[in-house]
Amino acid sequence: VVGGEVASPNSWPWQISLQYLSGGSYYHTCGGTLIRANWVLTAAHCVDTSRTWRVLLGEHDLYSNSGREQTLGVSQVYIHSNWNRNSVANGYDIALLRLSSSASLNSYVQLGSLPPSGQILPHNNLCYITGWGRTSTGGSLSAQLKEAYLPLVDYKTCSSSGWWGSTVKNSMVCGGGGAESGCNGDSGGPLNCLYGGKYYVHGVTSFVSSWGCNYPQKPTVFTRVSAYIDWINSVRTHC
Ligand SMILES: C[C@H](NC(=O)[C@H](CCCC[NH3+])NC(=O)C(F)(F)F)C(=O)Nc1ccc(C(F)(F)F)cc1
Repeated sequence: VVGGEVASPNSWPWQISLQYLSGGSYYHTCGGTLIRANWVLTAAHCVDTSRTWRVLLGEHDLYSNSGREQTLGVSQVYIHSNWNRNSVANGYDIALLRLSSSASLNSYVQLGSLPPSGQILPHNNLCYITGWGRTSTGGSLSAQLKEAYLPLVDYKTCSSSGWWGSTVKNSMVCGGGGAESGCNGDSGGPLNCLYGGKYYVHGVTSFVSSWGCNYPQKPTVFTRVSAYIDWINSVRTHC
């Protein structure tokens, strides 16, 4: 997250850290959202390589132990069948992880709320991106969970020339476009949008500009969760 501030610990209790095993140690690679006690929503591009994964819940500082953390394994990865790793612009950057055991829900570990199917929020809707991603283009990951206010940019604006043009599809949602943005390592995490006095996970962090994370008029682009409610329910029910 570029800009914004360090979040109050566990104030986004559905945020998870997705980590992979390399040389005997685990490393943060992406964010995600706990949507059921044993299901995590993340981005397809985070898990389209075969690795050993684990999920950390109740996390705030990646490098210190508060005792609130829960570490769970991943028993199965479900990537949307239309995901094409060579074309993030196609969309379908969404995946579900079945956890090897269920999280125990408490004030530090809660489920994120999914929006109603098909919901489109208005331009400038209040949304926050959260994550441990780089704090500047080419910079290092944040040790503590960060949040940044990214007002929603409607499809009409986001897909206009000078902005993302046809790279952005209606199955995506845009946020920010100014000095604050997501950045590498925030992938897969939630875009938390306020609606009716409650936060909903409206987006899954997908991509930023190759020219820089907070490049002007290139808002952070998210998979629009409300476009995939049927897919989410079908995986959870039948897989
Ligand atoms: C460096 C930058 N990385 C990203 O945007 C990666 C996702 C990369 C997916 C493809 N392997 N996502 C992030 O860093 C995230 F944290 F913002 F989500 C990038 O590659 N951006 C990018 C690539 C292609 C296209 C386009 F669709 F236009 F081809 C747009 C942006």
